[in-house]
Amino acid sequence: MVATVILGMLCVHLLLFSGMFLLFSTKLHGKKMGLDVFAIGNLLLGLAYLMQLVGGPSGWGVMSVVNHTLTLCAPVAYVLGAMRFFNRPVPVWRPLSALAGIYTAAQVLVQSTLGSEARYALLAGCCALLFLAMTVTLLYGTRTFAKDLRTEVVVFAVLIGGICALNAAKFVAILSGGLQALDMNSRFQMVFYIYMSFLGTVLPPSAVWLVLSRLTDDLRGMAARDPLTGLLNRRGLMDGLDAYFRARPAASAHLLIVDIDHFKSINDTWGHKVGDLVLCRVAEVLRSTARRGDLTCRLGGEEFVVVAFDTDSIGATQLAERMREAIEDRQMQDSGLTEPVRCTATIGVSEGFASAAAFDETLHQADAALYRGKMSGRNCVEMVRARETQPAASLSLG
Ligand SMILES: Nc1nc2c(ncn2[C@@H]2O[C@H](COP(=O)(O)OP(=O)(O)OP(=O)(O)O)[C@@H](O)[C@H]2O)c(=O)[nH]1
Repeated sequence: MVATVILGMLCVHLLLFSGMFLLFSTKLHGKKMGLDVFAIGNLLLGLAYLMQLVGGPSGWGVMSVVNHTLTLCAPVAYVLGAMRFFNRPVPVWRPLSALAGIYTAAQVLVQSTLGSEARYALLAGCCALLFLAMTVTLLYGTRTFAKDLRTEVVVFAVLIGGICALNAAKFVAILSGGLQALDMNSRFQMVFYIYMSFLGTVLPPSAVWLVLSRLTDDLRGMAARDPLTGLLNRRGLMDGLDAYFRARPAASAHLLIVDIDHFKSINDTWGHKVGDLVLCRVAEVLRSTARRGDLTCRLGGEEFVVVAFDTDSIGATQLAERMREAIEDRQMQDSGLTEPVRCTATIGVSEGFASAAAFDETLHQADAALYRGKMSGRNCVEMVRARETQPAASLSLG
């Protein structure tokens, strides 16, 4: 009786969470993070346990065969959902249907040659191996594809390792004690269903939590980046500066303001699509020329900012010169273009600054140097001059 109640509650949990996963996934347009596939896994397992509940004692029959097939397909659906969560775009229905077909045929074969015990042992053995593979993969993932979720993935691995151990024990119990081992009220089945019920309660909310934390990370990343070029936007740049100077209060940095020359005429001549391509290529040049750890940002329009750390004025000017040359040398080719497009840029370089709070003043200085570069013919690097480092008010008085 107790086992029946536990199994009933487990069914309700699995089916309710299946519906919830499905509802969540319909709200996540495009990137569903595997939630729709987790819904399928929960549905398959919920249905399998429901069949067990209404099907009565273990034995041979269509219901039992379907039950075993669903029981094996459910964890495979979870694996496919997890792969989608980790950005592997795997198919779902084809592998699941193939597995269902193959496993149903295998059951008929085993039943007709070795009998019911062997068929039940086959399910327990296959589940044990599958969960073992999942546990090992998750542990491997803590050092590779799931580095950012190490603690969560270790907890998942331990919990799944528990199901692996229980299925291995069930396999041994069936081989040594026959089908009596599967009696609903036996001590072993009680432990098995209590553990499954515990997992059915703990794992689905944990999966929702993982998806939500990924979503908030993604949203934070999107809020900090320019969607066209993938460079930081002004907000991302300020966050980066804050983090850098908080970690190294004694450090200083130089700011380069990079402005594409005659960008309006590129747009007018080639169209906005080519204009956007030029912005992306210039962004690539800045990203690849800057050092790892430097900040590259699109401030807006055709204006970019690079913040170079661990350097002096000479180093910052040399970096600006390398960027200017690389932009000038870069040919922008596109399928719709009859000839490659080229562009140049003018760069203003600030003096050193030592806090995020000094950003606006430093940008103002570098802008003054940039303006001088534009006035003197463009396609050049200009370092800020002493007069331009005066606060804006005294500059206008002078
Ligand atoms: N394609 C494209 N154009 C943009 C974008 N943002 C701003 N622009 C265009 O960039 C041009 C900037 O023109 P200006 O500010 O006159 O500068 P410029 O033509 O580069 O002239 P100088 O800076 O003096 O060399 C404008 O025509 C804007 O419409 C964008 O995201 N994509």
